[in-house]
Amino acid sequence: MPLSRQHFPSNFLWGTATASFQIEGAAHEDGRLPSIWDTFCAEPGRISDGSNGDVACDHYHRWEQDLDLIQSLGLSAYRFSIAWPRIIPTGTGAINEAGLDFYDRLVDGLIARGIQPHVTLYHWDLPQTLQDRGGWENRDTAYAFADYAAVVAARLGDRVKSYATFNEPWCVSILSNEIGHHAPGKQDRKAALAVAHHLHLAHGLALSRLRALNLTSQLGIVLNLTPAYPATDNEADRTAATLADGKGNRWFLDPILKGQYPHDIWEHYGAEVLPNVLPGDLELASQPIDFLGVNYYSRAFVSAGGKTLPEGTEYTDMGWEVYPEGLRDLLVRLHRDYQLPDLYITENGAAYPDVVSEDGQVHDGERTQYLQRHFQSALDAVQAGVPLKGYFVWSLLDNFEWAFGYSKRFGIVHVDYATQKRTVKDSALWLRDFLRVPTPA
Ligand SMILES: N=[N+]=NCCCCNC(=O)[C@@H]1[C@H]2[C@H](O)[C@@H](O)[C@H](O)[C@@H](CO)[C@@H]12
Repeated sequence: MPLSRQHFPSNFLWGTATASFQIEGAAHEDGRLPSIWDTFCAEPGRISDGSNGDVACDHYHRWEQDLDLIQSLGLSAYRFSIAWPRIIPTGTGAINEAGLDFYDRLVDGLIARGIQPHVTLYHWDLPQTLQDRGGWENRDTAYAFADYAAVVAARLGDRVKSYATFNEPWCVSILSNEIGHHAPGKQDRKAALAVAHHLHLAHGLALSRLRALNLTSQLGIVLNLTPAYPATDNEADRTAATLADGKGNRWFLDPILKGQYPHDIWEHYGAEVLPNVLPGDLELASQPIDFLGVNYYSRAFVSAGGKTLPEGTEYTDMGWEVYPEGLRDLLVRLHRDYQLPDLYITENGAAYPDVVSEDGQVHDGERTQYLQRHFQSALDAVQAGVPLKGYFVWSLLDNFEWAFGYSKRFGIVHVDYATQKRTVKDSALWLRDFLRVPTPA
């Protein structure tokens, strides 16, 4: 029997996900002030197609149509992020009621359509005014985040099924401040590790504030995790893979789930770049969470000697290897190595060079294959006893793909940016059929 929703637990949650800066547009509307991504987009050469988030998918004005799309596909959950620059536009201080009103309407619109709202409080759009004061390198920003989180949760309350504090601390710290591909585009390891620590602190501070509201919502965090595989069994490759796993995964998992930084990586980094960890920080960061969101895209194939993947390896349009087995391996490893809360796959999906065909459809067969294979891997993990409770497809819409602008399409719904026309892709039609469980006779 082909893979069916019925192979999964009956209460397994199926959803889709987006993020504020990537879809909303309306960058200068209703009181929103610039984020670090507005600034980053304005710096020549930072975005491959020279684009920005001023319009994006115009979701700020088309949100009702987009929620109808989610409902039409039979998805029961929607993960989206709140733009801090709409809520407290200068980062601290005055609250912008119009910003809260937008998300209030959005949450009610989801509930009216029988779709569970799942909120990410921070998906990279830091108010620029805070960056002007050091951004996440400045410990004060962690406290500003907790204030912002409390304002959002006080308004949206437990209409929201889950609140994730952060999306992908690795991207916010390392990709953005050591590698430099994302805003603010620094290349400074000490800065990156200070950012990572302040995100861990901010997560803890916000958790305490949200817990105090006695919400029924689940509270957690979303980490992008990339399982590292040594190219060969030799010592150099295995050591390199352990280092990659430590820097990419355990540096973020361990503070949150174990209340400590991994000792091997702490030693590897060395005193000059290590963060200033104050007493109590890691106790705050490792408070119990109700769920861990895992964003999985691919594995890391690690070779100390420059060995590459074999001919015939499949890649997505991002150049990421298609490796569904890595999802199962990752989840089984998490289950083995950590005391886990409920797990959700909060992002999984693929970019392909989609076009609208003569027949007006988008025949994205590769994406359907990608999703089918990763659903199967998720099921393998469930059957291995992993407490996996749901899966969110990245992404509902083609959208602003950060440093790649609009040149990469991750949506299960195609967006024609010239007209804002949405076209449901074949992969979404497949997903709709996958979710349509025949009612028992
Ligand atoms: N060097 N290098 N890097 C590899 C970086 C992998 C981590 N990137 C992600 O996980 C991002 C996540 C994000 O939440 C979403 O906003 C993005 O649109 C998707 C697609 O890109 C994924």
